[in-house]
Amino acid sequence: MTLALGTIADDYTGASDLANTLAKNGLRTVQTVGIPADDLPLGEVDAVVISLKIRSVPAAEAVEKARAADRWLRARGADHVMYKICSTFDSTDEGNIGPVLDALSADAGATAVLVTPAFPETGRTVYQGHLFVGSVPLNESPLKDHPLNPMHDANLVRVLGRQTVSRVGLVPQALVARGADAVRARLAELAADGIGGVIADAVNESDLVALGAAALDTRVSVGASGLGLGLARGLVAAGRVAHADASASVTSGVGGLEACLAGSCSKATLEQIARAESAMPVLHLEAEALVSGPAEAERALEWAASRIASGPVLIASSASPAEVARLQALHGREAAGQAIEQGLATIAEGLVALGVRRLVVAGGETSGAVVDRLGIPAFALGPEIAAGVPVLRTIGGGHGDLLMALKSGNFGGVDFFADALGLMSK
Ligand SMILES: Nc1ncnc2c1ncn2[C@@H]1O[C@H](COP(=O)(O)OP(=O)(O)O)[C@@H](O)[C@H]1O
Ligand SMILES: O=C(O)[C@@H](O)C(=O)COP(=O)(O)O
Repeated sequence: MTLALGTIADDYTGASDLANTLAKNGLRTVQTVGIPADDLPLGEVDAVVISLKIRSVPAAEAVEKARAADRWLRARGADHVMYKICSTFDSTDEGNIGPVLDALSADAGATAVLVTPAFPETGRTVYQGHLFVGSVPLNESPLKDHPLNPMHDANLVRVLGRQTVSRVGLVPQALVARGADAVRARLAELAADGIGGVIADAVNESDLVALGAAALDTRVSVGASGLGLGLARGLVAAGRVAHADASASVTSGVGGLEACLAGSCSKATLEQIARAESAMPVLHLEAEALVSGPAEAERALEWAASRIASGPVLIASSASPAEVARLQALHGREAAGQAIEQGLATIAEGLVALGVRRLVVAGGETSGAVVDRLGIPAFALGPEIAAGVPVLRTIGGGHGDLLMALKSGNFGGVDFFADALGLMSK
């Protein structure tokens, strides 16, 4: 395997979002969970997305895991490695975007690393270094209430500056609009000035195409799916890969029962759960009980066992910002989050034991816990359910083939759960 592009994602939903974008834009793509074993059959691919679960772990751990993934990708021919972060720049002042950027650029001998979380298809745009979510700045968006990394500053030059040892620059949209050569020239100037990370504005697809083409001349970039689009288009345009069409056969022949799990507390997920109430039985978990011991997960599995043969069910821990804050005050932010993730992972394991083969999971950290517990090593890409969310089919693992969707909290239309199951044909 010789890779045209290597990518490392800081969570598993983000990885499937990026893999979806790369596949949609012509790259044969596979998503692995961590660094794959040598004997895992990944097939001939142009791009590998290595999913890590490092968005909310201590910076030193994130750096170590990202560097190991980077070494694996470069040993397989990847000249350029993109670090996939959230399109809402989810991170804290301690990291992990800055520390990983510093480490990957040091390893690659890179300077002036291009950074953009823009993903206009989902309403994420960057202008004058400020990130907008739809029509509002990041700090006025629902991300101000995120359970793990509430975002209170939309100025990404400032946010990244607090996380990195290097100085941070900006490539404004007026310059990006002049095209890839203008961006290349600006990056060279910033590199000569000793700038380490460069926030790049992008408000539309042509900006991303220019940024992607310019980034391909460098060794490292940092961004969300929008940058992935630019990189994929750049590789195809340069003739470095042949444009491939995504396989239509990924979803066929899996069969089995269907279920949905939600640990995301985002506004979009809360609306999707409310809508699902009219389409399938929904169990709202007692979050405090889930944190306190195994009984709540057992109750959920008994509830599911008595209903699931008749059709899909949805089990959710998701709660409003006020309820989340109450639980966190009792147990601490990280402890509460991790305990709930593990409770949901236990439920996922039980659902698969009941015969579930089509499983939709809402929430990035939640998806990471579920995928890890199920021991899934990699995914092939299926059709897109909503912007940033594909159907995935497991490669390897001990459960036979499963179809899954890993939904980033903020993504998907209001009918997301029904839409996802609708695309997971028997
Ligand atoms: N009722 C709840 N109270 C507190 N935290 C919760 C609750 N339900 C879920 N969580 C936690 O909130 C976090 C949601 O993060 P994540 O799964 O990444 O969703 P998103 O994709 O929306 O960011 C997880 O750590 C999850 O365990
Ligand atoms: O880039 C994005 O917005 C997503 O791919 C993503 O990473 C979202 O994070 P979660 O909502 O935590 O899954």
